[in-house]
Amino acid sequence: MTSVATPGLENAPTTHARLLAWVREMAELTTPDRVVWVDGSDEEWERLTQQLVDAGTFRRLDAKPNSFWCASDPRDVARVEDRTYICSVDEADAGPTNNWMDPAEMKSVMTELYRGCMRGRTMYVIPFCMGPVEAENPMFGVELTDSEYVVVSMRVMARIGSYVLDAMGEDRPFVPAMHSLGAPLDPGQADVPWPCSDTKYIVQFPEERMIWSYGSGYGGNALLGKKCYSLRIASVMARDEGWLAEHMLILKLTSPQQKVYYVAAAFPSACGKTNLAMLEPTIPGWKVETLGDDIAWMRFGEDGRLYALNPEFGLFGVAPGTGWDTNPNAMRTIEKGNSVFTNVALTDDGDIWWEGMTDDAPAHLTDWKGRDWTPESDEPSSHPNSRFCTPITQCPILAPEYDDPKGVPISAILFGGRRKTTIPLVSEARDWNHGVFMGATLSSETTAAATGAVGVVRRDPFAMLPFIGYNAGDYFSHWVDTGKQHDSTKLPRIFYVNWFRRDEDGGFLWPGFGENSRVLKWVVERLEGTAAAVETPVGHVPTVDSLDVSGLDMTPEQVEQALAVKPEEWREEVPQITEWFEKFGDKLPSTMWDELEILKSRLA
Ligand SMILES: Nc1nc2c(ncn2[C@@H]2O[C@H](COP(=O)(O)OP(=O)(O)OP(=O)(O)O)[C@@H](O)[C@H]2O)c(=O)[nH]1
Ligand SMILES: O=C([O-])CC(=O)C(=O)O
Ligand SMILES: [Mn+2]
Repeated sequence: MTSVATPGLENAPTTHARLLAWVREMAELTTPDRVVWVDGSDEEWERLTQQLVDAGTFRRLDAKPNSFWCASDPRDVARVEDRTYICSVDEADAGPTNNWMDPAEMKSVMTELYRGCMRGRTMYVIPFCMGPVEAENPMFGVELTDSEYVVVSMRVMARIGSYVLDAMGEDRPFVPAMHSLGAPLDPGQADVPWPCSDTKYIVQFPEERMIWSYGSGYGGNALLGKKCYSLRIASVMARDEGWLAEHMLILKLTSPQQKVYYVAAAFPSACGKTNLAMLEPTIPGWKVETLGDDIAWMRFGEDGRLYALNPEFGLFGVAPGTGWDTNPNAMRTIEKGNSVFTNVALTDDGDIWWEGMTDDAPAHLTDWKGRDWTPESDEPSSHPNSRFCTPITQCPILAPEYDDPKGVPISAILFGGRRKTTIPLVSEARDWNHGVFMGATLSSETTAAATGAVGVVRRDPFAMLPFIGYNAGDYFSHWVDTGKQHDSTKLPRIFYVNWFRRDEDGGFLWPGFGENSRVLKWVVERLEGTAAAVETPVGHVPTVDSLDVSGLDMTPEQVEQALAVKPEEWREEVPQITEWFEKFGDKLPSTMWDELEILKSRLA
């Protein structure tokens, strides 16, 4: 241990004893050149973004105010699920869907990785709060990081800085979230634009409510308030305290009669949450406003209804496919600037571009790997998991109640995935337990949001497969119990949607995007008791007449295909669901086996 004081370690702007002790311990372990307490100010943003420009990590955009282009190391572009661990004390608590290592063993492995890992760099202390600081029990965290990119991105994605640190007082609880790129610099050693390590660990210690991340600078691995805290750690808190932490968007829907409904929806990564959250309805009189696009924390109110809150403060959205035709509100949000664009292409006039932004590609671009690109190039200009990082307050359709600590009462929950076959455009669960079954058996094709093969169908329960911080069987029980413990007439109704079904030629059967408002309309009419449905083996599906397809360029046969429940396709699902459920042994709530029996008998 060095006797020379690390600059910034003394005279910290807080008297929070546990925080001070932890920062000191981690600084002594990782030996940064200095410690900087992040205040969240504009001056700090200016300084850090300029530093990133000078380091060659950022390019300042000419065409958008206060915005930056950034390219990562091509080996560090997505969440690394195979390097993500739930280190519960008991292995059984991590369950069959998570990687596990004994917490003491993991700590000793990572302590050796962390030893000296910030040499030549700055350790930033980022006080943050997930959800409003004004909440009754504000959900504090503190991230330590040696990445300026992380500091800048956290300022967009979460509430951070001095006012959060002040609100933490001298003893409020917080989640310690430790992050390092794992790329120390020796004296005189030149830095690279995107430092990271080949060794990566994304680790949650659920009992301690603590996060340790190493080796990656990519959003979902490094912005620890997001998936690590707000889903993996928060799901454990939610289990213990009787609430729900979910991978869900939150939207406000106003009908032509000016009735307001709040809807939450869980789709796996890169399966349409941001798009639905910002939807521009194509049917007259309907209005959508945004509350959240990725994460919902849901607690029961005194009136017995389930209230949802978005703990985040920014959007970390999939860039490709986001365009004026598909998601104009996202385009309007980023036009205002104050954004970081990672792994997209750069235009010759200092703007950004990606596949799907406009119908025609520019004649020349610099691609995400820094190479010349033309429409004739073999590879796409942007990585399929390239992202925009933008303040949610810039969203032109942000609902005014987005930061109400109380949240908004949810009327309907949608589950959905990306399936070429089998899953109809929309179906409604018969009751809560059937809805839990839909969530527990949710399946989707894998996407570029995680490393590994793309397009492989896998079970992604509640769109939470990579994010449940404990045994998924216990998580299903938590959902079943939630239904049992609350007034069933006040619970949200549950629906299952699929925007991604294909026809024989491989084209999408349903136009999607703004046209999804037609499905939301049917959902509301179900809540109101006015829309007709046919009962199928998998739930209530719209009659061809009850779904508003007026003005849509679809034949009645195409609508029928989109809504079809084909018993032969579902019979193929049954053994897959059986195999999936068997993984959980006696942790699987028996109601799930009951639901599977109901499905089987209805298919027979
Ligand atoms: N065909 C079709 N594609 C869609 C639809 N909605 C979204 N997409 C595409 O799916 C991709 C991912 O959409 P997002 O809305 O960013 O997905 P997300 O669930 O927010 O993703 P994460 O941020 O990874 O959690 C984009 O390329 C979209 O253009 C739809 O209704 N139909
Ligand atoms: O976490 C991330 O990196 C981005 C995201 O929203 C997801 O993958 O679901
Ligand atoms: Mn997500």
